[in-house]
Amino acid sequence: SGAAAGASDALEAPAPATAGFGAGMLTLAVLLAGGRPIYRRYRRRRQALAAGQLSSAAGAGTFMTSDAGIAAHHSGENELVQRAAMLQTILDNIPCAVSLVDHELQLVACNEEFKRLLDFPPDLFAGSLPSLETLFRYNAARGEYGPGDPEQIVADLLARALQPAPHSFERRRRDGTVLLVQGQPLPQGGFVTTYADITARKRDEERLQLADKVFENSPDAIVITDLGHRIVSVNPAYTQITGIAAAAAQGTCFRPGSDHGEEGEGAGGPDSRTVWAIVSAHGSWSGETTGLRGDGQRYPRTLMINGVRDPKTREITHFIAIFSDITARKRAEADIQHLAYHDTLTGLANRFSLTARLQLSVAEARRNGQRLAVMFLDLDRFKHINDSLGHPVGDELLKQVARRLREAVRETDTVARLGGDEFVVVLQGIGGAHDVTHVAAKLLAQLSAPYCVEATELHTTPSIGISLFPDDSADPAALMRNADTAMYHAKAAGRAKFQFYTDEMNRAATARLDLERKLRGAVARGEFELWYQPQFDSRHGHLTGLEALVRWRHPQDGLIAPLRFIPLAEETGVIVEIGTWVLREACRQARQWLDAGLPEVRISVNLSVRQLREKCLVDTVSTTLAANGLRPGLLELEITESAVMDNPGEAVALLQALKDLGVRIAIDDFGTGHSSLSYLKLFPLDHLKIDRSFVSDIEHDANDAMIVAAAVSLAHNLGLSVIAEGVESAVQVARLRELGCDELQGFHFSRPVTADVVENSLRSVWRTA
Ligand SMILES: Nc1nc2c(ncn2[C@@H]2O[C@@H]3COP(=O)(O)O[C@H]4[C@@H](O)[C@H](n5cnc6c(=O)[nH]c(N)nc65)O[C@@H]4COP(=O)(O)O[C@H]3[C@H]2O)c(=O)[nH]1
Repeated sequence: SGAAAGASDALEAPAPATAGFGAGMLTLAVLLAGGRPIYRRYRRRRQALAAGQLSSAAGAGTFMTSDAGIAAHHSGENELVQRAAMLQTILDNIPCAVSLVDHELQLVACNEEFKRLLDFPPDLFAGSLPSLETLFRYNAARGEYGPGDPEQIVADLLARALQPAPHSFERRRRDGTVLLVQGQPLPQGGFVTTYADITARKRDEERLQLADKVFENSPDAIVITDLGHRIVSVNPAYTQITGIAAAAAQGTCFRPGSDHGEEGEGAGGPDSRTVWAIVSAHGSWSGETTGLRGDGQRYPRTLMINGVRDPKTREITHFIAIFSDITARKRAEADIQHLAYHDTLTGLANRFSLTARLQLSVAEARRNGQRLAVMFLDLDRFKHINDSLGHPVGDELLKQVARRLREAVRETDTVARLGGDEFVVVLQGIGGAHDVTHVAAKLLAQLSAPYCVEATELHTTPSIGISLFPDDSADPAALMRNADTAMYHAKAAGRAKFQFYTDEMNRAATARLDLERKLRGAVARGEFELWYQPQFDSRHGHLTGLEALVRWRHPQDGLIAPLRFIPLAEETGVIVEIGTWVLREACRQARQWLDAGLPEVRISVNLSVRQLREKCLVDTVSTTLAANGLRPGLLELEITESAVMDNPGEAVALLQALKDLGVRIAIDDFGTGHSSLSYLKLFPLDHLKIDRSFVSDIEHDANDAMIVAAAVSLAHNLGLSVIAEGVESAVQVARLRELGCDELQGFHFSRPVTADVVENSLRSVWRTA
């Protein structure tokens, strides 16, 4: 029939038609199908009766009530009334909301549940039943169909309702609840629709779906077992981690523990029986165990097992195990661990692990009544190799040294690198100093053999300091300190040596530390003074210059000579600060003397190696001269022979830059270093200062006299003038004069004196040229 063309619940946005009517609905459909004429007749009757006759129809949605009234007035239609009453009874007893719409889209029947569930107000049903359009409008206006133009929504819904088809769909309402709407066209036109609130079911479904998604997509393996620990279900991550397919896993027993070995015991973590026992007792277990992959490979994992309880009985029905493969994390941890305890370059123990191991070794030696030796090694000339050949070469050399050290001692001995070229070897279980001497000599020989790095043969030697437990100390830190001190002495004694620690070294080291502490900040505290020693022309005896010599006046220790603190200041770098102060003070003093009307006099200032390395040296000199308005020619900079010869290439450029300022340059302590004559020629020098060691014996030692003569001749050939220092006697004066020295300086003429004494002497005794 035409009506079979389908129906649509026009109250709802149409959806794909599906079957599925409830039992009550079927009854209704049968009833209506059989009652087509009655229905038709009834409809006609209802339309025929004027509103006035029917307006008293009472109650919401109860056209049946009013129809019952109509029926009472029209005998012969009892059957109709009865059927209608029966229909309403059926509708009201159906446990879901039902509506009936005719082919003109007029609501012709519904039950109370319909009005309640769809939340329609009673006044919509007052008088007569509303049309579908009225209900659409009402719903659209309150946003039941979602956003959009209500007019358009209503128009669309009506258009679809006019071509009804069986349908079933879910509609989420604006309050979040979900309705299942199912519609069926009626043979006589129109359609019947049921509505059910499926919010709770929907929520459960969604929760299940979510759980399913989590299960499927979890990066962690999830295993569900029954009470007998047999696997019921596994997720894809399980297969990914273990390499075991879900089908193969199902039905097998899940073993949470590390017992995959033949003996039933595995490394790291408890065995399965223990884990299950804990889960049984406490409902859960978590920790790290070793898992077994399908291919027999073991892997570390973190695992958590929980019992799953029945919500009603609270009895455990299943177990759920969640685990993840932590191989990568373990590897990273191991790497970090290795990094924390080892030197990255050489793979030897680092300072941190040396400290720990030494502590253990000392404790063990103490327990066993044994001796132990700590050897501190440092490579001679390493810095030079590193600087001149580059760090990659230096690194390779260190690696080879590390290898030789490792091979030279026992497996149980500790070999560590502290950084740079400093190594420490801890020898355990030694008999006495004799054994250590033997090892030290061996290390000395093996580390001194040539190295081959990038096809270049390199030579270096170690300086070794040794301290013994319990002889030198029982404290690990003190043993290290003592070995370091001994190493320092080995170096000072001429390198490529080993040296046992002695108490004397300790005293010297303590004094050194004390001095170092006092030295820091001494410039800022104004503890330095400049003294001056005059220099004279050897022939005419007039004053040629003054050498500025620094003195440290310590508040408690009194006047400290430079030889006591300059080497330390150089080592610690404080010399840069001191040197800058000396330069400024000398220039300031020169200015003051000039301002006091004294004659111009050249002032020599000593520069240390460390100062030569300062990038701003040339700048400092130039600004200091300018600040005091001094003629640059009045300043002479004394640089030791060894300082310039250490790195002659760089020295040439630096000296030239200084020379360009107009200052004079003197080579100090000439004869004590190894001057390269070719470089000497390149240096822009003015003065050569013959070291006082050659002067002191010049009367008796023919060699010294010859050296002085050679130096004088060399200097004169290079166009330099020569000054001899440390002149203490008239005989030396005569000899040096004979040998051609141009200037002389020494106690014979004057000791270094304060600025006040210089000022008086300049006025009275000393004559200048
Ligand atoms: N035995 C003997 N010694 C004599 C005689 N005439 C002078 N002297 C001493 O010899 C040293 C000469 O200074 P130097 O060779 O540059 O040697 C200096 C110099 O290398 C360093 N020094 C002193 N002042 C400074 C400074 O301001 N800066 C730097 N970098 N080093 C300085 O300390 C060293 C020692 O300085 P001083 O103790 O002042 O010792 C001075 C001086 O007092 C003599 O006839 N006989």
